[in-house]
Amino acid sequence: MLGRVNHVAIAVPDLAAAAESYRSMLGANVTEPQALPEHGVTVVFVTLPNTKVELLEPLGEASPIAAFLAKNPAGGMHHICYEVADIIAARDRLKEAGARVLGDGTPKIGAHGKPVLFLHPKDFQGTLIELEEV
Ligand SMILES: CC[C@@H](C(=O)O)C(=O)SCCNC(=O)CCNC(=O)[C@H](O)C(C)(C)COP(=O)(O)OP(=O)(O)OC[C@H]1O[C@@H](n2cnc3c(N)ncnc32)[C@H](O)[C@@H]1OP(=O)(O)O
Ligand SMILES: [Co+2]
Repeated sequence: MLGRVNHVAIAVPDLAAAAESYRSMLGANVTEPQALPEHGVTVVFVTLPNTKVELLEPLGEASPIAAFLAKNPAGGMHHICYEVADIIAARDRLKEAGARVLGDGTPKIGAHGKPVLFLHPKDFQGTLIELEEV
Protein backbone atom coordinates (compact mmCIF):
# COMPACT_ATOMS: atom_id res chain seq x y z
CA MET A 1 0.00 0.00 0.00
CA LEU A 2 2.78 2.46 0.82
CA GLY A 3 4.79 4.24 -1.85
CA ARG A 4 7.65 6.69 -1.37
CA VAL A 5 8.22 8.85 1.67
CA ASN A 6 6.81 12.13 0.36
CA HIS A 7 8.11 14.22 3.26
CA VAL A 8 9.22 14.26 6.86
CA ALA A 9 7.73 17.19 8.79
CA ILE A 10 9.35 19.25 11.53
CA ALA A 11 7.19 21.61 13.61
CA VAL A 12 9.02 24.84 14.41
CA PRO A 13 8.25 27.90 16.56
CA ASP A 14 9.69 30.33 13.96
CA LEU A 15 9.40 29.30 10.32
CA ALA A 16 11.53 32.13 8.92
CA ALA A 17 14.38 31.34 11.32
CA ALA A 18 14.14 27.60 10.57
CA ALA A 19 14.13 28.19 6.79
CA GLU A 20 17.12 30.52 7.09
CA SER A 21 18.99 27.93 9.16
CA TYR A 22 18.41 25.28 6.49
CA ARG A 23 19.51 27.70 3.74
CA SER A 24 22.58 29.22 5.42
CA MET A 25 23.78 26.41 7.69
CA LEU A 26 22.81 23.42 5.55
CA GLY A 27 22.98 25.01 2.11
CA ALA A 28 19.52 23.71 1.36
CA ASN A 29 16.99 24.79 -1.25
CA VAL A 30 13.91 25.98 0.62
CA THR A 31 10.62 27.03 -0.98
CA GLU A 32 8.77 30.23 -0.11
CA PRO A 33 6.21 30.09 2.74
CA GLN A 34 2.76 28.69 1.93
CA ALA A 35 -0.06 29.69 4.33
CA LEU A 36 -2.61 26.87 4.61
CA PRO A 37 -5.39 28.16 6.89
CA GLU A 38 -7.50 25.06 6.30
CA HIS A 39 -4.68 23.08 7.93
CA GLY A 40 -3.80 25.71 10.56
CA VAL A 41 -0.16 25.90 9.45
CA THR A 42 2.27 27.81 7.28
CA VAL A 43 4.87 25.60 5.59
CA VAL A 44 8.03 25.63 3.52
CA PHE A 45 9.60 22.60 1.85
CA VAL A 46 13.28 21.73 1.87
CA THR A 47 13.81 20.01 -1.47
CA LEU A 48 16.18 17.01 -1.39
CA PRO A 49 17.31 14.50 -4.02
CA ASN A 50 15.10 11.69 -2.67
CA THR A 51 12.34 13.36 -0.62
CA LYS A 52 11.36 16.59 1.12
CA VAL A 53 11.41 18.06 4.60
CA GLU A 54 8.36 20.10 5.51
CA LEU A 55 8.96 22.84 8.07
CA LEU A 56 5.70 24.03 9.60
CA GLU A 57 4.61 26.67 12.10
CA PRO A 58 1.16 27.27 13.59
CA LEU A 59 -1.29 29.52 11.70
CA GLY A 60 -4.32 30.81 13.60
CA GLU A 61 -5.76 30.11 17.03
CA ALA A 62 -6.82 26.53 16.42
CA SER A 63 -3.65 25.15 14.88
CA PRO A 64 -3.41 21.35 15.34
CA ILE A 65 0.30 21.73 16.06
CA ALA A 66 -0.04 24.27 18.89
CA ALA A 67 -0.22 21.62 21.60
CA PHE A 68 2.76 19.80 20.06
CA LEU A 69 4.87 22.97 20.19
CA ALA A 70 3.72 23.70 23.74
CA LYS A 71 5.21 20.32 24.67
CA ASN A 72 8.24 20.81 22.40
CA PRO A 73 8.96 24.57 22.46
CA ALA A 74 12.17 24.27 20.38
CA GLY A 75 10.27 22.26 17.75
CA GLY A 76 10.60 18.64 16.73
CA MET A 77 9.82 15.85 14.31
CA HIS A 78 6.08 16.07 13.76
CA HIS A 79 4.97 13.56 11.11
CA ILE A 80 6.03 11.39 8.23
CA CYS A 81 4.07 11.44 4.96
CA TYR A 82 3.82 8.28 2.86
CA GLU A 83 2.49 8.30 -0.69
CA VAL A 84 -0.42 6.02 -1.61
CA ALA A 85 -2.04 5.37 -4.98
CA ASP A 86 -5.62 5.30 -3.68
CA ILE A 87 -6.26 7.21 -0.43
CA ILE A 88 -9.87 6.04 -0.07
CA ALA A 89 -8.88 2.38 -0.41
CA ALA A 90 -6.03 2.99 2.06
CA ARG A 91 -8.38 4.74 4.50
CA ASP A 92 -10.96 1.96 4.34
CA ARG A 93 -8.33 -0.75 4.78
CA LEU A 94 -6.86 1.07 7.80
CA LYS A 95 -10.26 1.66 9.41
CA GLU A 96 -11.07 -2.00 8.85
CA ALA A 97 -7.84 -2.85 10.66
CA GLY A 98 -8.89 -0.68 13.60
CA ALA A 99 -6.64 2.32 12.99
CA ARG A 100 -7.97 5.78 13.86
CA VAL A 101 -8.20 8.06 10.81
CA LEU A 102 -8.20 11.65 12.10
CA GLY A 103 -10.95 14.14 11.32
CA ASP A 104 -14.13 12.84 9.70
CA GLY A 105 -12.20 10.57 7.33
CA THR A 106 -12.70 12.84 4.36
CA PRO A 107 -9.36 13.63 2.73
CA LYS A 108 -8.34 17.32 2.70
CA ILE A 109 -6.25 18.90 -0.04
CA GLY A 110 -2.69 19.23 1.25
CA ALA A 111 0.28 21.45 0.44
CA HIS A 112 0.87 19.74 -2.91
CA GLY A 113 -2.74 20.04 -4.04
CA LYS A 114 -3.30 16.33 -3.42
CA PRO A 115 -5.69 14.58 -1.01
CA VAL A 116 -4.21 13.86 2.43
CA LEU A 117 -5.30 12.04 5.58
CA PHE A 118 -3.73 11.59 9.01
CA LEU A 119 -3.53 8.51 11.25
CA HIS A 120 -3.40 8.76 15.04
CA PRO A 121 0.15 8.58 16.44
CA LYS A 122 -0.94 6.24 19.20
CA ASP A 123 -1.77 3.58 16.62
CA PHE A 124 1.62 3.79 14.92
CA GLN A 125 4.44 3.59 17.43
CA GLY A 126 3.98 7.18 18.63
CA THR A 127 4.37 8.62 15.14
CA LEU A 128 1.81 10.77 13.37
CA ILE A 129 1.38 9.43 9.83
CA GLU A 130 0.13 11.45 6.89
CA LEU A 131 -0.96 9.73 3.68
CA GLU A 132 -0.88 11.66 0.41
CA GLU A 133 -2.46 10.34 -2.76
CA VAL A 134 -0.18 10.71 -5.77
C1 LIG B 1 0.56 21.41 5.12
C2 LIG B 1 -0.61 20.53 4.90
C3 LIG B 1 -0.31 19.07 5.24
C4 LIG B 1 0.63 18.54 4.16
O1 LIG B 1 0.16 18.58 3.00
O2 LIG B 1 1.78 18.14 4.42
C5 LIG B 1 0.21 18.91 6.63
O3 LIG B 1 1.20 18.29 6.93
S1 LIG B 1 -0.75 19.70 7.82
C6 LIG B 1 0.10 19.27 9.40
C7 LIG B 1 -0.72 19.72 10.58
N1 LIG B 1 -1.96 18.97 10.69
C8 LIG B 1 -2.05 17.88 11.47
O4 LIG B 1 -1.12 17.51 12.18
C9 LIG B 1 -3.39 17.16 11.45
C10 LIG B 1 -3.34 15.88 12.23
N2 LIG B 1 -3.01 16.14 13.63
C11 LIG B 1 -3.97 16.14 14.61
O5 LIG B 1 -5.15 15.92 14.37
C12 LIG B 1 -3.49 16.41 16.01
O6 LIG B 1 -2.22 17.04 15.96
C13 LIG B 1 -3.35 15.11 16.87
C14 LIG B 1 -2.37 14.14 16.25
C15 LIG B 1 -4.73 14.45 17.01
C16 LIG B 1 -2.82 15.50 18.23
O7 LIG B 1 -3.62 16.55 18.69
P1 LIG B 1 -3.26 17.26 20.07
O8 LIG B 1 -4.07 18.51 20.19
O9 LIG B 1 -1.77 17.40 20.21
O10 LIG B 1 -3.86 16.20 21.04
P2 LIG B 1 -3.20 15.61 22.29
O11 LIG B 1 -2.30 16.60 22.94
O12 LIG B 1 -4.32 15.02 23.06
O13 LIG B 1 -2.28 14.43 21.69
C17 LIG B 1 -2.74 13.11 21.83
C18 LIG B 1 -1.50 12.29 22.11
O14 LIG B 1 -0.75 12.26 20.87
C19 LIG B 1 0.54 12.81 21.09
N3 LIG B 1 0.89 13.55 19.89
C20 LIG B 1 0.35 14.70 19.45
N4 LIG B 1 0.92 15.07 18.28
C21 LIG B 1 1.86 14.14 18.02
C22 LIG B 1 2.81 13.96 16.97
N5 LIG B 1 2.91 14.85 15.97
N6 LIG B 1 3.63 12.89 17.01
C23 LIG B 1 3.54 11.98 18.02
N7 LIG B 1 2.66 12.08 19.07
C24 LIG B 1 1.84 13.16 19.04
C25 LIG B 1 0.43 13.69 22.31
O15 LIG B 1 1.68 13.84 22.91
C26 LIG B 1 -0.55 12.89 23.13
O16 LIG B 1 0.15 11.82 23.70
P3 LIG B 1 0.00 11.56 25.29
O17 LIG B 1 0.43 12.87 25.93
O18 LIG B 1 0.94 10.41 25.56
O19 LIG B 1 -1.46 11.26 25.48
CO1 LIG C 1 2.67 17.09 5.94
